[in-house]
This record gives sequence, structure tokens and C-alpha cells, in this order.
Amino acid sequence: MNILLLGYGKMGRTIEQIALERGHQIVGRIDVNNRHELDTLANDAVDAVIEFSTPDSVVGNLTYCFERGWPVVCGTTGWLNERPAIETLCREKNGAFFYASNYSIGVNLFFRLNKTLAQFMHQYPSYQVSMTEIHHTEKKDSPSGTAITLAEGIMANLPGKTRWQEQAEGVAEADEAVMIESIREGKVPGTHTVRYESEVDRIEISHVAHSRQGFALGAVVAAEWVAGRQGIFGMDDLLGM
Ligand SMILES: NC(=O)C1=CN([C@@H]2O[C@H](COP(=O)(O)OP(=O)(O)OC[C@H]3O[C@@H](n4cnc5c(N)ncnc54)[C@H](OP(=O)(O)O)[C@@H]3O)[C@@H](O)[C@H]2O)C=CC1
Ligand SMILES: O=C(O)C1=N[C@H](C(=O)O)C[C@H](O)C1
Repeated sequence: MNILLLGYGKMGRTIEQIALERGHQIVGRIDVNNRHELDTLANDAVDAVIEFSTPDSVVGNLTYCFERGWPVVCGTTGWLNERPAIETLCREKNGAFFYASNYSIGVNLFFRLNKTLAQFMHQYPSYQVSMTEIHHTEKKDSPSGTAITLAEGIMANLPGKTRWQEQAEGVAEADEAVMIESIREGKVPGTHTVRYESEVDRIEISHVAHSRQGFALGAVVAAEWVAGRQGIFGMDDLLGM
């Protein structure tokens, strides 16, 4: 399969390695300096685009891909207020758009566990839910996309929690909010903890990524899956969850 990498940073490079190992060709490695190379590619030269760039550039990148008729797997986080407009454009162009805040299989199992735990904890109101996410210091967005997906999973299953809120000094915790603490340190690939705290004890579940390999493999498998399809997709479609 011919894969175009749109965004060639930490994720783009890890994805390249896995795509090559799985027998694919990389037809372009695009970052902020060589965007002009996009115009040299024929529409039928690309079977799928894998887009891991920045919150500021993703919408322009996706729009460009839909105009060219290229199916896109996107992992960029920190832009989702613009997602409805992008999905409308994808439908108008009869395109294919696959999005996940986290492509790792382990995190997607963790999403499922998080929802089940929230349903269960509804019976125990003495526990207050909160979350911590830890990432490397180069990360541009906070809270992480994964933390927001986890918060949405809690809100859908724990009545009374209607929004998420970033924990910050001087910001009061609201009963209806899932509080999210974001920590940036070193080169941490991504750690997420969901915590239920009572007066007497604490229950925690965590997902700890040891590297970017899990994210990258999931993105390549999603590209293999989305090539030749039309529509809007996510990990539940891929994993049959
Ligand atoms: N969904 C998931 O599973 C995961 C999502 N992510 C998300 O993926 C995104 C990328 O992460 P990561 O690779 O670590 O970040 P990096 O900063 O390492 O890479 C971002 C890349 O995007 C490039 N870029 C910037 N502007 C443009 C543009 N206009 N067109 C094309 N490329 C551009 C940068 O180029 P240059 O360096 O020249 O500026 C850089 O190569 C982030 O939003 C992150 O949160 C990360 C891991 C997993
Ligand atoms: O920027 C990262 O590195 C990561 N971003 C994604 C997110 O925001 O959730 C996924 C993963 O946690 C790594």
C-alpha cells in the first residue's frame, strides 16, 4: 500500500518504521518545510494518508486530503472543536476519515475498562473521580486527547458528571466536573490514571505506554483498514468493540 505521512515528527518516524516492516511504501514524508511536495503527488499515488502533525496545521491538512480524495487516518490531538466541520466536509467530498485520540490497542481496552468502572462506581457516591495524564515536555496540547476521551467515557456512565475541567492552582473543583491534572516531564510517551478517592481509600486504574510503538502500529493497521472505504470511522469500527 502507498502511504503518505503528513507530519514527520516523533510519531511520523515511528509510523514509517512500522509501515515499512509491514511491507508498505512511503510515498511522502511531509513536515512544515516541504509541503510543496504534496502538489507533485498524483491523486491515485496515495492509498492512505497518516496525519500526525500539530493542532494548528491539522485542519488545513485534512481539508487538503479530502480535496484530493485521499483517505486519512488522523491522530493529531488538541483540535476537536473543529471536528464537526471536518466531518461535514468529509461527507460532502465522499471521503474517508478515521480518527482516534489514541491508536494503541491497550488504551482502547483501557477505555472499555474505564466505562465499565464508571458504571459500577455510580453505586458508590462516597468516591470522587479524577484523572492524571503525564506526557513529555514537547507536547503542545493539554489535557491530552486520551484524557478527554476517558473523561467522556466517565461522563456517559457516571450520572452527575457533566463536563471535564483542568486542574489548576486557584481553580475550585466543581462537583459536576471530572478534574484532569496534566503533568509534563522528561520524555514520557503517555501515562493515564483514573482515580476514585474516598475518605478511607483510593481505587486507581492506569495505562502506561512504554514507547510510541503501540500508537504507531494501531495507526498503520487503521490505514490498512480504511483504504478503499468511504465514511467516518474510529477504533470501535476497527476493533469491532
Ligand atoms: N492518536 C494517537 O495515538 C497519538 C497522537 N499523538 C498526537 O500526534 C501529534 C503529533 O505528535 P508527535 O509526532 O509527537 O509531534 P512532533 O512535534 O514530534 O511532530 C509533529 C510534526 O508535524 C509537523 N508539522 C507542523 N506543521 C505542519 C504542517 N503544516 N504540515 C505538515 N506537518 C507539519 C512538524 O514539522 P516540524 O518539525 O518541521 O515543525 C513535525 O514533523 C500530536 O498532536 C500528538 O498529541 C501522538 C501520539 C499518539
Ligand atoms: O502527544 C503525545 O505524545 C500523545 N498524544 C496523544 C494524546 O494527546 O492523548 C496520545 C498519547 O497519549 C501520546
